[in-house]
Amino acid sequence: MSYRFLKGHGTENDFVVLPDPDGTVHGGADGEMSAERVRALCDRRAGIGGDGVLRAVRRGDGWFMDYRNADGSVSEMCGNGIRVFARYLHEHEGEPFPMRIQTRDGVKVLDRAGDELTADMGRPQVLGETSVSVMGRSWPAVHVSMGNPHAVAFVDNLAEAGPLLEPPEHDDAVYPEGVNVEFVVRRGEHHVAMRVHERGSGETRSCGTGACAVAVATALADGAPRGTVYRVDLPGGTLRVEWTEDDRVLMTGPAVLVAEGTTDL
Ligand SMILES: N[C@H](CCC[C@H](N)C(=O)O)C(=O)O
Repeated sequence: MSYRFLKGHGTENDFVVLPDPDGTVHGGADGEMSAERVRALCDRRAGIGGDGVLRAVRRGDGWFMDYRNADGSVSEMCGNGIRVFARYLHEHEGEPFPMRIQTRDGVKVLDRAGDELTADMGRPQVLGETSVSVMGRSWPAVHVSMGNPHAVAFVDNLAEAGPLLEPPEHDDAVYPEGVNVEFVVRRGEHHVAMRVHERGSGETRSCGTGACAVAVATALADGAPRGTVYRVDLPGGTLRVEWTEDDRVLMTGPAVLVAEGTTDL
């Protein structure tokens, strides 16, 4: 059976958008998308290709964002994804801004910011110190949750992280469900650059929740006052992140829809 999809990205973190308002197109017997279908859709050779899938399901008088990583695993939240999801809802479902979107990590509010979008990502949780390792080299890391788990490691040079073809080693006791690992270098005042190995997707060109975790960890390290806006450069583009005085994280960046079509995958 053919069904409609769209393709979009936020700073080159790319996603397959699946309109499924009644939850009937992609929900199996349990109403859930199969991991096998997600993997097929995200396959960059035999499928459409993507770092994840954003399934749009109506829930009550709003929309639920069912996010899956490219390996089919579920994540609580996706920062670049929710901007792309909001762009889809605005342009194809007539949803006005500001809009409220339901996610596994609660309701998020998205609004326009010029040509870009700002997502209120809610309260960060700073959960202590841990460490990560790559090819026998270890770094201290800050454990930050943005609804999903992150380990933020400050390095002198992003190349130190190596090819990032495998997940960095981490403490399974701290991250029983796996972890997104960010490597960060400073570029100037309130300006950092990062790479990320994403749980369930591998190294991606960008990670929105990762950029938020990085900005929180950097603001703490800097002793920066709340309300400071950090510029976060990623391989796929730039995001701006503010940890506000009322302890919320606002992330601003682009969201682009590049194609739509039908598939039998
Ligand atoms: N791989 C992440 C989810 C996607 C995060 C990233 N794409 C973002 O923009 O936040 C996880 O398993 O928690």
